[in-house]
Amino acid sequence: MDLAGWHDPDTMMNDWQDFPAPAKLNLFLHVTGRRPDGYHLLQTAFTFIDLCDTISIRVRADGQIRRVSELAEVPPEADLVVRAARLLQQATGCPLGADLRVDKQIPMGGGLGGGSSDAATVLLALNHLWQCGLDRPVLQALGLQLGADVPVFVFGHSAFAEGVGEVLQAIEVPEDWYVLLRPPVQVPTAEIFSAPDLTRNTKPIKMPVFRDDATRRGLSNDLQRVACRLYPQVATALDFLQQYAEAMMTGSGACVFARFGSKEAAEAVRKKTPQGLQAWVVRGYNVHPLRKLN
Ligand SMILES: C[C@@](CO)(OP(=O)(O)O)[C@H](O)COP(=O)(O)OP(=O)(O)OC[C@H]1O[C@@H](n2ccc(N)nc2=O)[C@H](O)[C@@H]1O
Ligand SMILES: Nc1ncnc2c1ncn2[C@@H]1O[C@H](COP(=O)(O)OP(=O)(O)O)[C@@H](O)[C@H]1O
Repeated sequence: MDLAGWHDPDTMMNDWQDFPAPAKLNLFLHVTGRRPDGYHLLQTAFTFIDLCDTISIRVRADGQIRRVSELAEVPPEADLVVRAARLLQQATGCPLGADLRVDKQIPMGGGLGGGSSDAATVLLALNHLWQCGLDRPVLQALGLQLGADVPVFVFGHSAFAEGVGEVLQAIEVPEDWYVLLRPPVQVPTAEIFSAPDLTRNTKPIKMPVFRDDATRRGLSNDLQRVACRLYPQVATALDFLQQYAEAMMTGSGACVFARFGSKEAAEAVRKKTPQGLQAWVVRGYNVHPLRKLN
């Protein structure tokens, strides 16, 4: 997918304007503790991939926020795009509104952060279109009210994350090719975090380096064992990929991924994917396509 030009405000002359919302991968995820409010303390690394939703936005003069596309599983009032727009309106007192259309490509409940990315893109795009003038750290804090994964998409760069995912430091990750598989199941994040057998005391590490296999040794996803127990389809997908490369689940699942040295090598494995698993070849990105928007 060609992301060039999507962040250039000068190209946005039409009534409807399109903004990309990329998915993320968690390159590892360690659970290091639990806060008194029940939220878990994490160490993780995020990078973006070129599997994107597209949010089309048309500014309204009457202050209404309307979702004009269908998303069968999510009523408009619960949709993170609507909630993000309302939150920005409340935070800034902006009298303008927006029509929001979402072209969903990122599977829901996949650990790819699609809903969070949609919310971040709406915050960034409306801050620009409504000329609210909020800076990135303020938008990140607003985003955190919508979900633990929203801040990194606003931050806009591959990141080492701590806290519940909101304490972010930019990192450089090789922009590798990945095979991404989606088992035929949606994994609810809250169910995985509340499992009694979840490991919650992984020793904190220093900021890792992502250069090659050697620098990634010891990095794993603590949520994976619980997800595989509750949803054996995740284990089946991992077993398939593991034949070809080191494979891992992203976030709380259900999607799993493995890194390849070239697009061709990734394509060769994707073609072997057994029936019942949706498969993509995707490329990693360090810089969010809306990084320059403000
Ligand atoms: C696990 C991660 C890793 O990137 O990604 P996903 O698998 O969701 O993509 C995130 O931490 C998920 O973030 P997000 O999807 O925004 O989660 P939220 O909506 O804030 O939380 C859903 C529920 O999961 C639990 N939760 C979430 C995050 C966290 N650090 N500790 C928790 O215990 C809480 O019970 C919360 O009510
Ligand atoms: N715009 C949206 N896109 C996707 N999911 C949304 C959206 N708004 C609300 N949701 C809700 O958020 C849940 C988590 O979605 P998502 O962020 O895509 O997955 P994950 O947290 O596993 O990465 C969905 O199951 C859905 O109920």
